[in-house]
Amino acid sequence: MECSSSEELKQLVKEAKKQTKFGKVADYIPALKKSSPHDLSVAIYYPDGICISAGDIEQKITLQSISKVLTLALALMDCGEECVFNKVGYEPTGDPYNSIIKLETSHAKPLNPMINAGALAVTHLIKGASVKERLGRIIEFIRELAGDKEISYSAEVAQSEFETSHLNRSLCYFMKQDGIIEEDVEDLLELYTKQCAIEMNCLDLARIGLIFAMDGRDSVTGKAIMPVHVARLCKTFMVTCGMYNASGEFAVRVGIPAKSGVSGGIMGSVPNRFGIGIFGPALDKRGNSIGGIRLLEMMSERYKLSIF
Ligand SMILES: NC(=O)CC[C@H](N)C(=O)O
Repeated sequence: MECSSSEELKQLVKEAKKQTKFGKVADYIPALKKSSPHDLSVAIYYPDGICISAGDIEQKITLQSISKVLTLALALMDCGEECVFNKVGYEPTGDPYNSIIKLETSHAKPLNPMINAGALAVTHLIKGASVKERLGRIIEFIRELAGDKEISYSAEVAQSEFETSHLNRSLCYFMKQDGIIEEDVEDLLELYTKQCAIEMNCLDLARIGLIFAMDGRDSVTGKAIMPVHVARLCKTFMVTCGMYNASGEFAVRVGIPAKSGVSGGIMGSVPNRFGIGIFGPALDKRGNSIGGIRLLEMMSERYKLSIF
């Protein structure tokens, strides 16, 4: 798929890049340390299949937390709303994405599917007879969303996270104690870390953003990839919890459904208009791409993107 470079986007990227010196690449997953902090790229994908971009949009990034929205959609299709919300709640937490505090203090289900505990509980629900089969189903679904049959996961990043996932292991054991997770913790962590390590470029990310923007429909082929209510539910969580504990400020300053990941990716969905894929690995204190957020602020102002 061709994505033509846009002068206007290039200017915005140049301006937003000034922020990258105030950010830091994630290092708690050792393999992510290799990214270059000053990279910043963006692709915008329109319903008629036209795509515009700025920066190196061919570069591959791992989805990390962006995968949480996609497994939520698949789990909703696999087992329905009642089954999913039996395991996770609907509410923002105000805590960092990897926080354990509310699991310990309330012994209840995780507050929402966009924090690590909630995403682990959702991944637990993905159907399949083995980790391999469940991962295969997640990857197939993501390939369909992105319209890219080549999508796979980075074994290096997955292994690097699996070996150092002490906190995520703790979240799982708390949830196993409380009956939220019933499978073997190592199996669940293997599936989750591989899901987080699924790789794609900004263009794929923008296309997936577009599918959500169009209520689950592939606007080029006309095919419904997920039911409207599933797309709507995912977009709502993107607005309320998609940028971790910075979601409120992001809603005020940008005002679109979006989901970020610690690799520096951001997927945005502007309802009925376009999908956005951003890659900028330098992160702010809450774990969001610092250049990416600045870029989205400028884009929102210039193109009147806020849904509010
Ligand atoms: N915020 C993120 O992108 C976190 C994802 C990462 N794989 C983790 O579980 O820690």
